[in-house]
Amino acid sequence: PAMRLDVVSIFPDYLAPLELSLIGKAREDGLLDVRVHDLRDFTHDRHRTVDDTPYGGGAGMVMKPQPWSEALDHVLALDNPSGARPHLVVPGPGGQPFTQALARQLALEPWLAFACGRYEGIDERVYDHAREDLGLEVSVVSLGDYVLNGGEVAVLAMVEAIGRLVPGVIGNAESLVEESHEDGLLEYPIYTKPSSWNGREVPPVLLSGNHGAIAAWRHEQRLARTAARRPDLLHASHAGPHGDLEIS
Ligand SMILES: CC(C)N1CCN(Cc2ccc(Cn3ccc4ccc(-c5n[nH]c(N)c5C#N)cc43)cc2)CC1
Repeated sequence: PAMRLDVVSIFPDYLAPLELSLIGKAREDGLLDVRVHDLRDFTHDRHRTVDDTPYGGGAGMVMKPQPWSEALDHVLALDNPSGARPHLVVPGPGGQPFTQALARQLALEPWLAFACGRYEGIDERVYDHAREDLGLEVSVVSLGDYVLNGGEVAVLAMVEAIGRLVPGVIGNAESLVEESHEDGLLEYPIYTKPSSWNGREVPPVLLSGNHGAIAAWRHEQRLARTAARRPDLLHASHAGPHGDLEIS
């Protein structure tokens, strides 16, 4: 059965890229069932109001609870005779880090719903309502320690990271194995034809056909790159037999 992904946003067109390329093909293949909903369809005033001023004062606007409540009801009712429940994922600057590990966990779920906030965020009672009245698991997740204007960009990234882990979405599953962040080291340098380009040669070991030497060279390169760019990812398990980090 396809994994179902619902996204609610005041900018549904922001999610149009999900119809393209990999995710688009997975949708055609019936592997992913992606539905985007416009939050403003769940407002009833002439101006289709989704926000208002914050109680207690402060800068900016807060997203009103009622439209979100109606949008969630709509998502839960749509094509859901069994009354199944999605895991509600809400991007937020203060969320738990979105990591490859979390992407792998979420890729195992049959149904994810994403709430894209804007302004200063969503009235807190929506989270309480979703957990306590709708019985949803709710996770607030952050892409990283930088500030975006809303959740849409985060959802595009999360849907891509999660979607590509769904069996069948990526053609050769092998390319999923040798990924950076899968075992904590960054990726090695990659090359393709021609072997000599612009006066620059491909490292000869890669043309040698000596697969042991190639694997050793690649591991060495991963350690060196990780030490240079992400020393925080290096820990004891990557040390060589002498307990040192084998970096030439
Ligand atoms: C007044 C003053 C003291 N406030 C102090 C706290 N600031 C926090 C604040 C900042 C921006 C936004 C804009 N925004 C609305 C919905 C939304 C969803 C995700 C993200 C988001 N940003 N960065 C990520 N990695 C994200 C993810 N995932 C941002 C979002 C919302 C909230 C806001 C200003």
